[in-house]
Amino acid sequence: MIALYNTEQVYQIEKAWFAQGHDSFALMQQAAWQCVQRIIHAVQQKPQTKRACVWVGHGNNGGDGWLISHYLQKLGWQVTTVVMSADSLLDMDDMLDASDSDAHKAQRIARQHRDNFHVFQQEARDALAVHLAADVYVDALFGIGFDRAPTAQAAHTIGAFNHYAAQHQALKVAIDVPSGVVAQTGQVFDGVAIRADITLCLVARKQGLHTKDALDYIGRVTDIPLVPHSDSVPNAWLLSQAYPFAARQNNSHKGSYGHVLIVGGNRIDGSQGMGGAAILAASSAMAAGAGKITVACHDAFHGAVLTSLPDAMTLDVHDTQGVRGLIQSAQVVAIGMGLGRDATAEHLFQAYVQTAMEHQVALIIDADGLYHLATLDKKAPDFVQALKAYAQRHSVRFTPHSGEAARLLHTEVASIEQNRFAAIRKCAQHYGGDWLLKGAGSLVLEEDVLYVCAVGNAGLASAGMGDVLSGVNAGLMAQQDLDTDQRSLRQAVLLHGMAGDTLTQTDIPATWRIGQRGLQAQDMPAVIRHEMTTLSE
Ligand SMILES: NC(=O)C1=CN([C@@H]2O[C@H](COP(=O)(O)OP(=O)(O)OC[C@H]3O[C@@H](n4cnc5c(N)ncnc54)[C@H](OP(=O)(O)O)[C@@H]3O)[C@@H](O)[C@H]2O)[C@@H](O)CC1
Ligand SMILES: Nc1ncnc2c1ncn2[C@@H]1O[C@H](COP(=O)(O)OP(=O)(O)O)[C@@H](O)[C@H]1O
Ligand SMILES: [K+]
Repeated sequence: MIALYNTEQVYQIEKAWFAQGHDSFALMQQAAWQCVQRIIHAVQQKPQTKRACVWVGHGNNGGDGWLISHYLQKLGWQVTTVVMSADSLLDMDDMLDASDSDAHKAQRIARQHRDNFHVFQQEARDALAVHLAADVYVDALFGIGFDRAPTAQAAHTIGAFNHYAAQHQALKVAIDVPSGVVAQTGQVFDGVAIRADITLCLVARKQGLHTKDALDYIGRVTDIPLVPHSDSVPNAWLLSQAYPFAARQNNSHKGSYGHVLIVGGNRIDGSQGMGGAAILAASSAMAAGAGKITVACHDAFHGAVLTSLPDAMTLDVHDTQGVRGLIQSAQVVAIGMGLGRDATAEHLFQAYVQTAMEHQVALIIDADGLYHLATLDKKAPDFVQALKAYAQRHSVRFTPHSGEAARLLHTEVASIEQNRFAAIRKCAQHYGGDWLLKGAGSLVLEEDVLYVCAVGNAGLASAGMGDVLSGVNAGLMAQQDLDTDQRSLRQAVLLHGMAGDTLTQTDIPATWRIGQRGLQAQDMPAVIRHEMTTLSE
């Protein structure tokens, strides 16, 4: 698994390296030289490619850029350097000063040898355009220091980079981080960021590169580690490889693989209802290998459940005595998918979670279950505290998307989106248990370890996909013969994402191939089963 670091950790790694007596400017030179090697490697299919346009900012990322310009020129490339702001330009008549920053040293070296640069000005873009023909565009505007919405000047420069790179069909190489992407969180403001083909990530892999907006900007990420840091504890891990499943024991029966109770699929006040949510969860739990499934849903949907999933048993979700009785014999209760948000549903939620706790049954709380949990956090804090205490000793998984997480933390969605890494930690601190914060580059917090999911795609952005994931979670958790990793939340997230990827890849058997547009939750269970088989081979 690739280790992911937050910005402070990256600065700490660098600091520790300098504290051992290593020179910071030497590190910048190393960084730039290795970036140049990767750029040359990237264009080796087209040996005539020798024109670069390097865009530099005023921090150390810009320093990398000045040195990249210099080294490429020394190697015989034709290089134009575009400076974001005249403010960062040095007076070259001044002598080299011992207190010069690394970025200034870099600029001096580049300009001493060949003063071929242009200052970007929004109003004079057309005049600049004639100098910008190049095969490779290098983005050294901002690195990990970029931490807020861009200034107008930064936004214009980023926009111009993307515009001219597209016009010249240039390869776009981002140094460290595509400028405009906040390395800490993956956030991009109003779509203003460099759309890189390649990101050359310096020192350590930044956690924000693999989640949220960043996914549309990073292109292919290559690490340039520069500094040994295997002893520093990362903030998160990049999840991409699921655990293989062991074969079942011959001498086993359905009871060996657990009984899952799906509680959801309700219908309120004669509305059309949400029976599909429970059906999707149930069929996914079955596909993930659960031994037995019961669906506690509104009785109006029992016919539909049995038609689409004859393997399942049904029960009226409003039959509290019946459902509570079943909870006692189940291994896992997944509650909330289409449960509804009215007062009755809230009462059912609290009663069933309470029963699960009394009988030490594993829990998955999703969708409307999370809605009620947020309400109860204010209304019945003792219940929420009891759940938190229960989650310390038993398996409880909470699986919100950003909207649900915002409600649980009594805040706005925008504040979750600003820093999903912080949000998932806050959720776990407040409610206990293991957490999944869904969305592009989903975050998983399991046993206090943070993961970023590298599989899955925008095809999963359709109704019912979360219900499928709850089903997979329940199915895995129910199987007592599996080990902890095989039953884990991250395994469920991986299987779900891998199935989405398989369905949308072009190099797979036509039987499975669908495409991102039009991918449906009901397409998933069969492919989840296929992924599990493939993993086991
Ligand atoms: N020796 C080393 O340490 C090594 C470092 N290395 C390289 O250094 C990079 C980190 O450098 P860095 O810390 O100087 O930050 P960087 O990203 O260049 O820019 C910061 C500037 O941008 C500004 N700014 C921020 N947000 C903004 C916004 N929204 N809109 C507009 N402006 C904004 C910010 O302003 P301020 O916050 O100061 O007001 C500041 O002036 C790292 O990614 C790697 O490439 C490598 O060479 C390896 C060795
Ligand atoms: N753009 C995306 N890239 C990767 N995964 C996604 C994307 N959009 C949604 N997903 C995944 O699809 C699932 C959707 O779940 P959810 O929002 O709960 O849907 P629903 O409530 O309709 O069932 C989550 O696992 C989420 O991470
Ligand atoms: K950059």
